[in-house]
Amino acid sequence: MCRSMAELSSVAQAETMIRQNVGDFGVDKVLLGQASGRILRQRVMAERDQPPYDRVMMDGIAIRHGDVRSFHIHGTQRAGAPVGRLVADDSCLNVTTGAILPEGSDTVVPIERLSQQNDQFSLEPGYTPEAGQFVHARASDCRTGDVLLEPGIRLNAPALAVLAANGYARVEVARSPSIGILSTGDELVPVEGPVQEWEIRRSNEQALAGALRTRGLTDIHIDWAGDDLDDTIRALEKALSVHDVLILSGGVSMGSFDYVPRALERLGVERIFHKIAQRPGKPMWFGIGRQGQRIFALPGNPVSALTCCMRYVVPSLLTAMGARTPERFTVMLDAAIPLIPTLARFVPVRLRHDARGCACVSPQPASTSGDFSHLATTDGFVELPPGEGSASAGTAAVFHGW
Ligand SMILES: Nc1nc2c(c(=O)[nH]1)N[C@H]1C(S)=C(S)[C@@H](COP(=O)(O)OP(=O)(O)OC[C@H]3O[C@@H](n4cnc5c(N)ncnc54)[C@H](O)[C@@H]3O)O[C@H]1N2
Ligand code: MOO
Ligand SMILES: [Mg+2]
Repeated sequence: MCRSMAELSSVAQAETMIRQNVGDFGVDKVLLGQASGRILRQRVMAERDQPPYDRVMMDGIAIRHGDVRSFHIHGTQRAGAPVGRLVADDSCLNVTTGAILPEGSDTVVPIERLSQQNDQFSLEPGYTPEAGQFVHARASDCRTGDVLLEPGIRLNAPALAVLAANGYARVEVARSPSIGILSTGDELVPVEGPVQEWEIRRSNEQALAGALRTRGLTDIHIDWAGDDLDDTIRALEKALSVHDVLILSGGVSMGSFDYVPRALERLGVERIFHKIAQRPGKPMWFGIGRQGQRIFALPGNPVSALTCCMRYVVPSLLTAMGARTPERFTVMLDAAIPLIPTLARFVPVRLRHDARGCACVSPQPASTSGDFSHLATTDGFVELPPGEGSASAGTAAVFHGW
């Protein structure tokens, strides 16, 4: 049954219908050492003032700022030692970087600015310290209870430092959904092993799994089914029983062996939409399983599969994990791209910076949506709405990275 263009979902409609069905995969509590790259799911507050004390910033001496230029040294205030105190305005303590500023002092003089005779330190001629210099004042970075991290960020190195400094030995992060990637097609053979002239190696699943893993989605299981309805039903039934998300590739278009929609229907999966007014990726199918599983049935053509994965699957999974909506980058085209009156276009591009350092892109259109061999030399794709004529050079377009 050929559906009119009017019946196809637009890119925006497809995105909305997915978002309305995306749910939440829940929260795990993991050790700090396992949190890197995960999506934070709790607010992180300051356990104490930072710095927690007036922190000495240079190795040298601590003094009371005034007119005195020579100081009697009467001890050392080391980092990690309880606070000491100056005994007089013409006395000083040796201090190390990171130490608590001794009581009675307010200024630190670096060792490079001093000369020493026995137990006397003198300021070098012509040097006058500023009051309060080289002291990192207590609570000047943040105060106890301040919110330091908001849920939704991906835990990068600075965030891990903040967590550690504030005593978060365990962190609430988004649970990573269990994902089944399933490709269909008699022509598909494993990456390793013999390949006949009429066969091709399974590449989509590796590309799809790679796109997910680089974004912290690692609980992935790959499977395959031949062009047989019962095989497809069996493989899908098994996957539905164990995974939160299914990402299928192939078997969703017009072919008499394109069994995926029928098999999903037989398994009681609710179809949310089938076909989007876009190129590549028009035959994409999306539905929800009986237990709320999300099923993204992507077209088999490799450029289509990967483009649909980046445009719809990755953003929706990250949203379901509570990730702050990933930024959409707008870039400038450095060459015209023909538009399609009834379809949105996703065109592979290479990112570069123009003379002003602004991000711009050189279109690298794939000859067909099966031509993935050149995709590896691109950085992602731009999204262009349906339209007449071309999007000229200088047009701003949304960029999606691989
Ligand atoms: N009569 C029509 N034919 C087709 C239409 C149409 O509207 N009318 N749509 C075309 C478009 S657009 C696309 S996209 C493809 C998608 O078809 P399927 O989703 O059914 O994909 P398959 O037919 O199973 O495979 C398409 C193509 O991709 C290769 N493939 C599949 N899986 C993998 C994999 N895991 N790794 C590498 N390559 C894979 C497969 O060998 C085929 O060459 O339908 C058009 N046809
Ligand atoms: O929709 Mo297909 O992905 O253009 O070949
Ligand atoms: Mg097909």
